[in-house]
Amino acid sequence: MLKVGLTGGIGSGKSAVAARLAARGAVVVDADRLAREAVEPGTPGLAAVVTEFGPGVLRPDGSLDRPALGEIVFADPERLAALNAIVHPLVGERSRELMEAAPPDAIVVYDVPLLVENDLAGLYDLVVVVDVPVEVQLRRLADDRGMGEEQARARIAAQAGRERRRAVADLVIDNSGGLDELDERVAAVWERLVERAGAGARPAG
Ligand SMILES: CC(C)(COP(=O)(O)OP(=O)(O)OC[C@H]1O[C@@H](n2cnc3c(N)ncnc32)[C@H](O)[C@@H]1O)[C@@H](O)C(=O)NCCC(=O)NCCS
Ligand SMILES: Nc1ncnc2c1ncn2[C@@H]1O[C@H](COP(=O)(O)OP(=O)(O)OP(=O)(O)O)[C@@H](O)[C@H]1O
Repeated sequence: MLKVGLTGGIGSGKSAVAARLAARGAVVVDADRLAREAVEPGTPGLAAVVTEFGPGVLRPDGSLDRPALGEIVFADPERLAALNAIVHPLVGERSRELMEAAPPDAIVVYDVPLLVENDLAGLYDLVVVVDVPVEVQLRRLADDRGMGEEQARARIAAQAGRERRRAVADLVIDNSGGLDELDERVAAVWERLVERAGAGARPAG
């Protein structure tokens, strides 16, 4: 099995890259999705969030009011650290379970927004970083997700900068161009991953 960590800032294009790698045969594990599952109604994760942040972060139907919690935590590093302390161990646990369940010859791509921030590079055989300038992050978050500039900048400020991320990268995908360019870049990265998986599978000596 080849374990690939995929990371990048918010709106850099990690999901776009992960979808293209999945289409070529990678097994993709999405940490954002695991984080959402960890706080679904009825979970111990959601109960812990309510204990920490109060019932004001729940919608009338008992599910988490994600925009409301986002407003709180991205305005205050201490509150964000408290949320991370609840959610990140649950994501780590689930992620290890999925890693163990993957077929032995799989190329498993972990889409992990906070790989650098949480010092997780050592868990993977290879780290791929999706890189774009902050202005491109802001533009795509505004155009595609309707996220205001202030909100987007608060999240970017809660994440590592480009340099720190690039410092742990084995491969960097520049996603400042169009989607056609991204297709080509991901195809080239996939070839490298297949090569690397083949090399890893060869018996030593
Ligand atoms: C605060 C929450 C409820 C806001 O939910 P919302 O639906 O608006 O955002 P979503 O979860 O889809 O995240 C979107 C992006 O925000 C950024 N982001 C999310 N959490 C964090 C964080 N703790 N620190 C820095 N950036 C973050 C990431 O780039 C992520 O891809 C949610 O992000 C959350 O529970 N965060 C804590 C868990 C976490 O760290 N998840 C991300 C990786 S495991
Ligand atoms: N090369 C590109 N050209 C134009 N739009 C793009 C490109 N790459 C990604 N996008 C768009 O930008 C937005 C952000 O991309 P994506 O969701 O893949 O980022 P992400 O890194 O997964 O974000 P998050 O950290 O929030 O999970 C999406 O709407 C996506 O379709």
